[in-house]
Amino acid sequence: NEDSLYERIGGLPTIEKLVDAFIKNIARDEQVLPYFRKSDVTHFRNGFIAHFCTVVDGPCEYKGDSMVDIHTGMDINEADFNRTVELLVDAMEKVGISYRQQNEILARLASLRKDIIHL
Ligand code: HEM
Repeated sequence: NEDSLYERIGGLPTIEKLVDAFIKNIARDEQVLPYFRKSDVTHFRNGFIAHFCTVVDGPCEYKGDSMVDIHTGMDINEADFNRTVELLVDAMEKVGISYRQQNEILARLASLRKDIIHL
């Protein structure tokens, strides 16, 4: 699909750069970083890339666990969720995703919020 959000943002190369910038942002953020203390960065990177790819209607298959299963037990609050989204927006900005496309992506991620916070 040539007109998919995936194609419009530049496909997998853009998503890989985006996730790398996102991971760097998390690594520098004292509010969100503690959640990732025990995480395998490579595993997170691969999973987040595949998942994000499906969110933007790309030709990827996310084989990881559901958003609910992954985030259950973390007890993520609104503030930490919002901060994480800010770190993702900053990464989108850094890789040149347009403001309009950012908004499309954020609308899609907003529907996942209930599967991630207060679990
Ligand atoms: C829209 C928001 C979010 C999305 C789309 C999302 C997506 C994902 C995905 C796809 C993975 C799994 C990667 C994999 O193992 O295959 C993951 C893991 C993880 N997420 Fe989220 N996440 C979101 C928000 C958050 C927030 C707000 C936090 C904490 C503040 C968080 C903390 C984590 C942690 C710690 C892991 C790694 C778990 C582990 O070590 O196995 N996530 N997330």
